[in-house]
Amino acid sequence: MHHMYCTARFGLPLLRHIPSFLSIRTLWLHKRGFTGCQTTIPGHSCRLRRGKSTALSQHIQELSGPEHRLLNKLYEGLITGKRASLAECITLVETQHPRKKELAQVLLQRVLAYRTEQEKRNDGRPLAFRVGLSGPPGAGKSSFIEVVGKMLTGRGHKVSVLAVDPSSCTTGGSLMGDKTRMTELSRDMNAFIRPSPTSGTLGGVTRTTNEAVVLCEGAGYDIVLVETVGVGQSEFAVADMVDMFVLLIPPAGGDELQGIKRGIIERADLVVVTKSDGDLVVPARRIQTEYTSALKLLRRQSKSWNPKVVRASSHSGEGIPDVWAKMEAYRDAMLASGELQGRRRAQQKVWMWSLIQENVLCHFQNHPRVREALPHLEERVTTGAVSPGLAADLLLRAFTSSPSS
Ligand SMILES: Nc1nc2c(ncn2[C@@H]2O[C@H](COP(=O)(O)OP(=O)(O)OP(=O)(O)O)[C@@H](O)[C@H]2O)c(=O)[nH]1
Repeated sequence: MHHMYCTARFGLPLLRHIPSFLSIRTLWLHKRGFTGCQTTIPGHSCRLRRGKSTALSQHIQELSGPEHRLLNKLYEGLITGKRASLAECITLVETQHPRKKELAQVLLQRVLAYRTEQEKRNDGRPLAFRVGLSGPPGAGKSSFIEVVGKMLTGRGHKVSVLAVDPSSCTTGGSLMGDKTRMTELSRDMNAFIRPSPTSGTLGGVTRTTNEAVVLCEGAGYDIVLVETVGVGQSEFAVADMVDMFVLLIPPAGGDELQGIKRGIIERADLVVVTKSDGDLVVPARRIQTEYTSALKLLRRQSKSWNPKVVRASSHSGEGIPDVWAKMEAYRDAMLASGELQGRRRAQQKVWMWSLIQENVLCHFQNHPRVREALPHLEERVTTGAVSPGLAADLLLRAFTSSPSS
């Protein structure tokens, strides 16, 4: 309903404000031999086909020879599993440079097409298992990922680790990026570790992480771990981009657990109580019992899986194989019921809409007429002279009115 309202309300002006997306889409279709104006944006296709094709075709920019060669080189390197190519591809999707952003989208479309083809050969089953891992600072995330990652590469898997660091958006990466993490895993040829992008909004960082997941899968990594720290909204963003969400909890006293949000516990498919060794076994058991009863009270997220609470120690290795066994059991149950595939489909849509929202809001705030009217209207709203609803309507009208009217 909300979406219908937005599309109806913004109509074609919305499309006018996202030319880069359309240009890439059109460019891509063009490159693949589709020359007519074909767009898949719901609700707009008919109108575009009839009236807007000329305007859209103006956005088509051919790839230059060097650009073409660069993309071919990156693509070939990526799908043949070269780590350096994967790193370069991720750098391309992280770029802020407008033209490179366009190239990144062309590359991504190609990787997506490749992956879809491979999935078809795999009876429609996803090629990789995406796992999100979150926990408060110091919960033992990197130690855990190092141990689990090594175990998995030892069993013949290819593991990639991506990070979403919420602090990178404000302080330049102080929460996760400063120390050397996962030293052994980073030397493993079957592992690929990528730190969080170091700047941008959380929306921007999540977007590039989502795209990096696609690239890792294209490069043949069958397990993709996305790590984040339990601060701010990044946990929810990560939960929205993975097949399974795992919460890591340290066996600490009640006070230290206050930072863990109830909302995120509800999203957990598995809770791992970390550092369950030596003197910490007793508090770890207590926390396990507490979380087990807490989870029972929460609404079930899935028909085929009940969230579980396990204990593990990265230092002694105890419980680690069991954690992975639980993850596999989850994946198998969710695949068998089709819920995993359904979740991925829903995530694609959520992702698209959050990008649209972020983009539209940005264009709205930067629109000359909105900028002109905003200070005055904001002031009048705060003094009570104009209702917020009227102010919003006036600003939206300024945004959607054509420049000449
Ligand atoms: N006893 C014990 N200590 C652990 C274990 N795992 C991690 N630690 C310790 O807990 C501290 C934090 O571990 P990290 O793995 O760096 O935790 P993290 O969650 O990645 O930390 P941040 O990246 O700072 O959020 C370190 O001092 C580790 O040595 C474990 O299994 N047992």
